[in-house]
Amino acid sequence: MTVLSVNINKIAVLRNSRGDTLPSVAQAATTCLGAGCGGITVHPRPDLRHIRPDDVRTLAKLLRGGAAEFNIEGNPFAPARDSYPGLLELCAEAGAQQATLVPDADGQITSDHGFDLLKDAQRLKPLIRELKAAGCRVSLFMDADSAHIEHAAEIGADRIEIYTGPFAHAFEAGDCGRELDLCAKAAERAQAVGLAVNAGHDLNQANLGVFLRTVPNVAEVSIGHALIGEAIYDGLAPTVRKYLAVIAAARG
Ligand SMILES: CC(=O)[C@@H](O)[C@H](O)COP(=O)(O)O
Ligand SMILES: NCC(=O)COP(=O)(O)O
Repeated sequence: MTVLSVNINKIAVLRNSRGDTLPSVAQAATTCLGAGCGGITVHPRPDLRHIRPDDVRTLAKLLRGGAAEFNIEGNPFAPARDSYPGLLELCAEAGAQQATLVPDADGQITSDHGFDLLKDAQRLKPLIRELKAAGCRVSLFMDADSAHIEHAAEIGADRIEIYTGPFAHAFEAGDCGRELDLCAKAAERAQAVGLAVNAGHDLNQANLGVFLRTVPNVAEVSIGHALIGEAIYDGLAPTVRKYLAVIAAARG
């Protein structure tokens, strides 16, 4: 069954808007876990716009020893600075079960592309080795139409995460056949070389079902922006349960 990992970045956006402690990311994570999700995802960015290093530490304590997965996403090349220790150090300190490496630049509004492994493979290889030595499973954020998906296995990654933004936009426009096909082929190519397949970005209750019915054996979806937005109307726990129902229904 596909694991639902809830991305709680947006809880931190709301909290940071007042510079105070509420809403609490820990309480949001506890609520999502109580509703049955299989993991919590955060994407700490060096500009500290939402999840901060201290949130990662708090969530690490909350999740340590439990059954749920802690997935930390981010740019492994972003240098450490006073306020941000760097992705690798954060993942190791938090005992993250999964590190999802994403090639985004400082200040980028959100992630909008996967790795170009022709360019980045050799830089990534030692970082993947280091993360795995720290006990993290490593997933690489990849475009569905990447010609280099198989390289992810060659440089030691365990999984890829298919960047689903283009699929979600095509779904919204009413014509997602080509993008779905690209995602399904990307998954098949990854699985053929032993990589497990995650997916994420702009997935929502409307588009998730067709995605999971079409793309084979998706191990995990990480969903944040839409889920937290929908929770404004329906409540966080009921919204998580609705996603779990979509995932269960997609199994047929
Ligand atoms: C890799 C990915 O698709 C998500 O982590 C997304 O980037 C969420 O990050 P933001 O919440 O900062 O947009
Ligand atoms: N890896 C994708 C993720 O964590 C959430 O992306 P989004 O649902 O906030 O677009």
